[in-house]
Amino acid sequence: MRLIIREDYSEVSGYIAKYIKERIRQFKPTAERPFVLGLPTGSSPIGTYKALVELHKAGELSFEHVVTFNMDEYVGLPRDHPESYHSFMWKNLFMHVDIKPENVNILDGNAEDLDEECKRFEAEIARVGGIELFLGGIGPDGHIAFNEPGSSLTSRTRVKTLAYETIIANARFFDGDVSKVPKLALTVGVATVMDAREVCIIITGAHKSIALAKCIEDGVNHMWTVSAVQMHPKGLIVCDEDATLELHVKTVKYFKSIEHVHHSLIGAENLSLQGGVKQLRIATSPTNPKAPFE
Ligand SMILES: N[C@@H]1[C@@H](O)[C@H](O)[C@@H](COP(=O)(O)O)O[C@@H]1O
Repeated sequence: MRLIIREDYSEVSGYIAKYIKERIRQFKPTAERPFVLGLPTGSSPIGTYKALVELHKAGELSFEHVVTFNMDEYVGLPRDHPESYHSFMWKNLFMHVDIKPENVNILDGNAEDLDEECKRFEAEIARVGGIELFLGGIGPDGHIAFNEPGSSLTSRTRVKTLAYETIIANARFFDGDVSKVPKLALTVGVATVMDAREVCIIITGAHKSIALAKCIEDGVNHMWTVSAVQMHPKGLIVCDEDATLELHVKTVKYFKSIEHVHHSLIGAENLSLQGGVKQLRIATSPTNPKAPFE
């Protein structure tokens, strides 16, 4: 697993947007072989979506051959409700880029048969060949998508009852009124996320620092479902300084030094690190010219 630490939310957002852009560019997607991207909602990805829109407007990124799957959706909230995840995704990303509406996949929380809808979603992911990169956020209790504490780490897309903590956290989007927050959601499972060929998690803010520490320094645990990323062959967490508050200093220094050595190998020798890690100067190896962002 890699942990990338950036100063603040805005730097985290910029880093992830460039990372996604680079992945799509390297993949060279076509209509027959699209890039399949898993996406979250919440406040965590808004900055990333803004930066992706800017990259698109600058002509550096196209979504023409990108297929997306969203992580979750509330049950029973009208699709055009301002707080539905459908509305969120169109407002914050899709309407500003050249994605084809038929390439957008969002669970239907108003489907007649919710279990069938979840099965259909999993089948659709399989039909397009699986997800290349799953971007995710987490709740302060370490949940990924709506996989609340105690969710099976082998779970698949299904109907979930929301934890009271999540309902309270999400009340901010419903006039602060807990009674207006849907209590059920459709969500991809932990295994659905972990099946992606790459997983990238955004963790920002001091209120998520315990979850980050649990995810990185403790073992894989269903009470902190994001910790499943430890088992992923290509897991990446991008966090801000505030989110590192509960990590050991040694952990922070370790991951910063890894990133620095990596940048040295790819030639970015003058990269300055925050947090007082000593500058390491390692000659670029011409025999090991790793591509950026690998
Ligand atoms: N289902 C979503 C999650 O996918 C998201 O990660 C979480 C955190 O939201 P935020 O990014 O606003 O902190 O909120 C909800 O519970």
